[in-house]
Amino acid sequence: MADSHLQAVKGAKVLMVGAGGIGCELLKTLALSGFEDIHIIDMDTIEVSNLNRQFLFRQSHVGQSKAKVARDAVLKFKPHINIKPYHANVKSPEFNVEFFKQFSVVLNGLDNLDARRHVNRLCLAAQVPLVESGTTGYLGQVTVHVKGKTECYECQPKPTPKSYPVCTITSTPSKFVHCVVWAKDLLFAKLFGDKSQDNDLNIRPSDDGNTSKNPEDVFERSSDENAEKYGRRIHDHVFGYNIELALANDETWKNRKKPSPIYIKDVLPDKSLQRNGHLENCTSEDMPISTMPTLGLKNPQDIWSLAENAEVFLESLRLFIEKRDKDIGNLIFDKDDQLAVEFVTAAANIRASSFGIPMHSLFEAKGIAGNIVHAVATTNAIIAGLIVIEAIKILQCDFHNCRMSYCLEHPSRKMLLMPVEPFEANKSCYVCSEQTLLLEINTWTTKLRDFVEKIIRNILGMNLPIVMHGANLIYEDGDDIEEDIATNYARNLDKVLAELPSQVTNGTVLTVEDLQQELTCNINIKHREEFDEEKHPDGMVLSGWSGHLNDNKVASNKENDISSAPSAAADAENPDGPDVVPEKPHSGSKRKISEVEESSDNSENPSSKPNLPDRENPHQVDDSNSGDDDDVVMLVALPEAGKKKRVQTAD
Ligand SMILES: Nc1ncnc2c1ncn2[C@@H]1O[C@H](COP(=O)(O)OP(=O)(O)OP(=O)(O)O)[C@@H](O)[C@H]1O
Ligand SMILES: [Zn+2]
Repeated sequence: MADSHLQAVKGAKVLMVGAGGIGCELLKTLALSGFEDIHIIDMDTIEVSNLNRQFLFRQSHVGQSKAKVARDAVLKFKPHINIKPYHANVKSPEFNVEFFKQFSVVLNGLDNLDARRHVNRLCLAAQVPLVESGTTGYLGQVTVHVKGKTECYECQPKPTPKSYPVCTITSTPSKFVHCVVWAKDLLFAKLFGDKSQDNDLNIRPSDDGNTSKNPEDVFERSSDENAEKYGRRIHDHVFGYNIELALANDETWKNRKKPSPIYIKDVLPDKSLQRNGHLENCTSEDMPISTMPTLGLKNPQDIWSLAENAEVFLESLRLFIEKRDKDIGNLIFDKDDQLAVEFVTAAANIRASSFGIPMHSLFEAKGIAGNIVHAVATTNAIIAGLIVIEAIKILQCDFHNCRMSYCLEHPSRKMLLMPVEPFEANKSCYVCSEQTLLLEINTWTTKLRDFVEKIIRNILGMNLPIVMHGANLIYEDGDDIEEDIATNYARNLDKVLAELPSQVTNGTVLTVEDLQQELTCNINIKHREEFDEEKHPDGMVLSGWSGHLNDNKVASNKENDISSAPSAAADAENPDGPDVVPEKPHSGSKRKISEVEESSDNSENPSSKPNLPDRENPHQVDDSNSGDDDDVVMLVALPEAGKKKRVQTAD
């Protein structure tokens, strides 16, 4: 290492946020590159599932703080450096601007959008450069954000989640993923989720001429119906009767292969379930409730036969009713819920079989339903290396040579690692530029609570907000607020905007501030009476910036969640979020592309972004081998069937 590198590295004090897949690699690389003062924030404890790639952790560490164990592991081979761990959420108030100011550079190894946005704001306020990163399987990226020199992390819109037309899911699936979405977001939600939610599995009376039953009751279990009888009825209803109904519509099948109805009597001719396993020997208190041992199904990578799927379907339904009765009515699909995964796999496979789509194993179905892209340790290692390279350039004030780097799955222009010059800041970014936002809202019907939750927290990503109308404080969040003031704010939350003590009406300019993030923004209020219910179900439209497009609907998902996150863990998920109308991103601003572009054979459009993965979404890389939409799916909008409307999916 050159002397100047060594000097820069030795004198630096760095903050790492996240000690997971990328973070473990990063800490090791920092230590081996000569960094001597490293602080680590991670709020998590170690789980067994981390051990395959978070190599600083061992079985004996399960349950302990990631930050602390990572420190101890690295001190074993670099005993004389300073590593300070914080087992805490980076959003806690102790990590304020003053705290951030002590660092020369901040390095993110996070897995969700919410935390990434928060760190971005603190870095801007503290004027500390940020190196941001993410990986998804073989894909990864490292971006550099330096106030006044490059764009900030929030300058560019985040990708809109993938979507499928509702009718593809409800009526004309052509891929296994469509069947998984149907099983998870329609059938599972109908049987086990919140009954008050809209669901396209409802059969409208006009479709339902053959039965005297109220169609709303089809999924209700009558008191004289045991779990197995109920399961058989539901099976025949959704895989038999509903398919026959659909077949009656000739138009639909003119240019499509017709599905075949599947009835349980044809698949499982003898009435009783074949239980091949030995339940007594296979289950214990701490084992998850599962159909597989009972049915003698051992390998999650096997593809079950149609009969086995029918058995799993009936048995999982029975186990939910008999063993998890209390959960029914509140369940949301969770990829870590074994019984839920078994039910969804079986239902998706039976539907797939009906539509002539190849069936899949539980392992594969779980990956699709749970939005899982399996982490690749090598990608994390490459990304960590690139983070350190960029950090060293920053520390040497060699900003000119800083690059955003993309790690591709297949060579593009013979390169697997693609460098791109950082972009300039987006002048309409409300986070790093002063940009007044416009909010169209019905001030006579919308409560302050909805404004605070849906706009300020979910869309603007503020953590401890204050809302002001001129000099009047309307709302404030924080622990140290006096009781009578807090009561007053609580009262305000339940008032509609126009009836607040300081009325918010057409033309009002509200100032919203987050003291922790040191971020202020002005919002111009425009009263609007009518909203298109389908387009803007929340009755709010925010415009004037090019930030996160519906990021609330992006399912985040661990380290692969480059953008988001939705999850994410279901972090910033907000199925009720209002709509955001982005401005044309970066209008007028110059976007640079690297020298790589010049030598490429695709130089006809030098002013646009090179054909790279979207910086937030490496799935979008120019990769002829990548599947189109077979990865990730989540249905959040369930409009009336029949109408063509996009079903949101997560990426
Ligand atoms: N707000 C936050 N404050 C502190 N640490 C955070 C915050 N959000 C996420 N992290 C940490 O970022 C790390 C991201 O690591 P990674 O993507 O490998 O996820 P993981 O949770 O370890 O893996 P998996 O999701 O696959 O189990 C995690 O260790 C997580 O605890
Ligand atoms: Zn910005």
